[in-house]
Amino acid sequence: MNAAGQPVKPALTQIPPHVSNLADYATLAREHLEAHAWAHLESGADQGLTLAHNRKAFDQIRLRPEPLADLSQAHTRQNLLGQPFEWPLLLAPVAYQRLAHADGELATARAAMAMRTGMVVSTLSSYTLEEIAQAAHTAAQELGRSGPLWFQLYQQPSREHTLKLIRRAETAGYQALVWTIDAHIKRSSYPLPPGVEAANLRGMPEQRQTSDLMSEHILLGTDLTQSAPTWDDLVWLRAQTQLPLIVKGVLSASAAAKAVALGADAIVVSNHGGRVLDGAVSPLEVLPPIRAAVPAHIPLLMDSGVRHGTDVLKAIALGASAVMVGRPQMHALAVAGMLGVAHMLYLLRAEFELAMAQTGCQSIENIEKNLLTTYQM
Ligand SMILES: Cc1cc2nc3c(=O)[nH]c(=O)nc-3n(C[C@H](O)[C@H](O)[C@H](O)COP(=O)(O)O)c2cc1C
Repeated sequence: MNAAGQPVKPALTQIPPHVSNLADYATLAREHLEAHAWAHLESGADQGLTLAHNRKAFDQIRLRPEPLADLSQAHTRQNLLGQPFEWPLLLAPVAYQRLAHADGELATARAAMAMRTGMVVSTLSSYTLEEIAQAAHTAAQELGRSGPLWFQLYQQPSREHTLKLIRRAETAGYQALVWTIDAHIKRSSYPLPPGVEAANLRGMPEQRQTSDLMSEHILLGTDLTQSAPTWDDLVWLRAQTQLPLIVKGVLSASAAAKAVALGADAIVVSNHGGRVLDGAVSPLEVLPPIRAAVPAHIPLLMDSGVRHGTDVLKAIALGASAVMVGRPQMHALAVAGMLGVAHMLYLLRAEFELAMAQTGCQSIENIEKNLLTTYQM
């Protein structure tokens, strides 16, 4: 049953003509997802303050239009970490995509390649990282189009198993590692339905997720805190791989500077879509101090709340090199599988190009803070 108490609708094979933005996908997705999966996807931590604040941070910024600019050579391309980006967007790592569609991450990867968009594959993907890389590779060959493919790493209970994941990602051809540091310790109580599992972790010891009423300790003093990543782990990780290492889940200038000093090649400024610490700052409001604290050649990615082309523009104006979207890919996947994700990316890119043109930006480098008239965070 879906959240409206109706049978879950199957994925569409054609996009209804009225679907014209990401909000339309979110509205439709509610009918195409099982009620628990919908609640899990949409939820924020606790009261949802941070979830709501992520949107408010974007909405309170106004843009200054700039007609009469020469747009004849305008484009959205750039290089980040030595990799070509057709436009400044990636699909954020989102776990268990088979919750949304039987083809899960395979469909998302094909759509990302078709739309020349970066994709970050989660450690907790419901197909293996090898299967997803293969799907992306085949689609790229067939279509003659591709985008960067990165692997998101969750630290495992033992370094041996973490290293196994790194080696598998390297062998499968992933072009960067995104190490997520903000989600080991969070409330989580979503039991996966049958048929959906962490495919990469088959045969590996399971991470304990919950505290236990009968134990002497709740959180502090248990292995939940003892296995959480630390700065020492960053030093260790840096020494294990030649792949670009990106630290995801940073919200302070001091942590960003420290991560770079310890060898991070890029940072993702993120509050995990408001799913971890309720009351946390929004990534958008801390972008400027983080940009100021790390060297100019270090890319800053950001996510949490990006839903419109103008959001992409605002984030870049405040110091992001590129942005990521999380939930919208699951909405589009649930509504129409690969076609839905490709169309969602098309809509977002069209909005972004429109926003660039209307603010007179010929390239990503032209997107600067002076486009924002009511910036006062
Ligand atoms: C259902 C769901 C699963 C997620 N799984 C992961 C994950 O496996 N690894 C990770 O680093 N982030 C994960 N995230 C966080 C996203 O990568 C991203 O930071 C967040 O969704 C961005 O916010 P948005 O959904 O508002 O775009 C997940 C988010 C959602 C909604």
